[in-house]
Amino acid sequence: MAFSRDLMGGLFQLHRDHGPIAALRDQEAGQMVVCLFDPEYNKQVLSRADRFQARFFGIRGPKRSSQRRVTCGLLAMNGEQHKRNRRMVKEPFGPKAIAAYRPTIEQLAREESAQWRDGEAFDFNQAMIRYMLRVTSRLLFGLDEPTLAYELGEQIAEWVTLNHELGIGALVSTPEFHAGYEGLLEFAKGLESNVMRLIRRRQNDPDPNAHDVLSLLVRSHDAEGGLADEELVGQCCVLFAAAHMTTAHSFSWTTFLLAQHPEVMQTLWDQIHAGTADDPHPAGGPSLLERIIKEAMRVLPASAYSVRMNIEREQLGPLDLPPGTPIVFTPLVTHRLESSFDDPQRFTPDRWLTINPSPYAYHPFGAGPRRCIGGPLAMEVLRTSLPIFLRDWRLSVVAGAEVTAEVKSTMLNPRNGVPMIAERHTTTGGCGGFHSSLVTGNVTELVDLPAPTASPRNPR
Ligand code: HEM
Repeated sequence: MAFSRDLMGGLFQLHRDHGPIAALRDQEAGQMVVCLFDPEYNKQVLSRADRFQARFFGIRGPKRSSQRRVTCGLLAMNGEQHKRNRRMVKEPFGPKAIAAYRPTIEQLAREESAQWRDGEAFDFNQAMIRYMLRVTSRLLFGLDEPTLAYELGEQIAEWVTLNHELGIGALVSTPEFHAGYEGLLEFAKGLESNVMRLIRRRQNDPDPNAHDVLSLLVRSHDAEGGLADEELVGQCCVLFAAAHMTTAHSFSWTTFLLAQHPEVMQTLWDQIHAGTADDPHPAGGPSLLERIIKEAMRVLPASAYSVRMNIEREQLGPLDLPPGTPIVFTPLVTHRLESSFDDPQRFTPDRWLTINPSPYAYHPFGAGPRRCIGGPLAMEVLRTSLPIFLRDWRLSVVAGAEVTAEVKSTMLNPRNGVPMIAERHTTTGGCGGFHSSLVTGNVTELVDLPAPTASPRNPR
């Protein structure tokens, strides 16, 4: 019970008490749950999608229900169906498609930062949730029809929230579950019919030049034909759900860590002004911006854990696993192993100049054949937007703010948001006037933050 109330604390505790692999027994369900913390165990499980299947964390709903169809996306598939769908969904996330999204991302980032008010405190996490709603809707459903895309995006975001409110993660469901279940099934009917309407428009009036994700999926064919309607609906909804909040939280954690490390922020700001910040692969290793994003995803990974289930009896280290055992892997703990990362609680972007950990030791986007298909897109959104946000605005954390990370559903979420102040830069070049602030909350236990460089003050 204590574990389900505080998943993050529970995972850290299990690792402290038991080391690289631990088993929990759920007394009520009589089931064992296994937690992996070590890169070698991660590799044994994540590299073998044929033996360890994904376990979808959302609510599937009854067979033949709308809820079942809107969840019929990659995350919920296994075996041959997963392999084929993964091939069919690949194109919108390839380098060519991603390059084409860039002007839209730039435009939306400029629109977002134009909404900020000089000197006002605001919840940066809420701002990023709003921003990612717009970005995800546009890229997924309509580079050409923004209003329609936003309406659909809002509906999917609400559906995702309903799923989360029912308390569903891969491991924990709350007693309130049944109360909201019928409402969710009803909501899914409306959602399915709206997504289907947009799919029909793309099918009946195809625009060969349209390159939003949905248009690419509708055009996608292999020897067996195209994706079935049910697969198209499910892919759209699940892609949206997988992209929206994970990227919003990644923005929030990255910006929080940057704001609390003024020297890193200053160097990045200098590069932004010199126009050299967003080249991902300059000579001499990853750019500072790339290193910052990677390091933020190491220290505070937006995806806190995922689950696999073994099809047959398996031996994992000392444990004999009956078929169907839930197996948890978690970057939250694995990213903090001293065997892989020196001084793991410190935010040190420059470590990425000299380290190259295995994909099973550093896995913010998962690893193996089910690695996040949208990872390169998420990186592009972060890498394109951050310089636009930071060029004109000095972002600092509100002094005295409580910043608390909690695992909600499967994500690492800032429970009370990330209170920040945006101030317009009035200086050109030279000193950006950055300072870190005194913060409270459990984030101070998760990261060794440098001492504040500004005395507490109230927002203007
Ligand atoms: C910073 C943002 C993101 C993070 C941290 C993230 C994290 C992850 C992780 C950890 C997995 C693996 C889950 C597992 O193995 O069980 C995953 C899978 C997936 N992600 Fe992401 N993701 C992000 C953004 C996106 C975006 C932008 C999209 C699409 C637009 C996306 C779509 C998917 C899909 C479809 C899968 C399932 C892949 C499969 O099962 O084959 N994600 N993501």
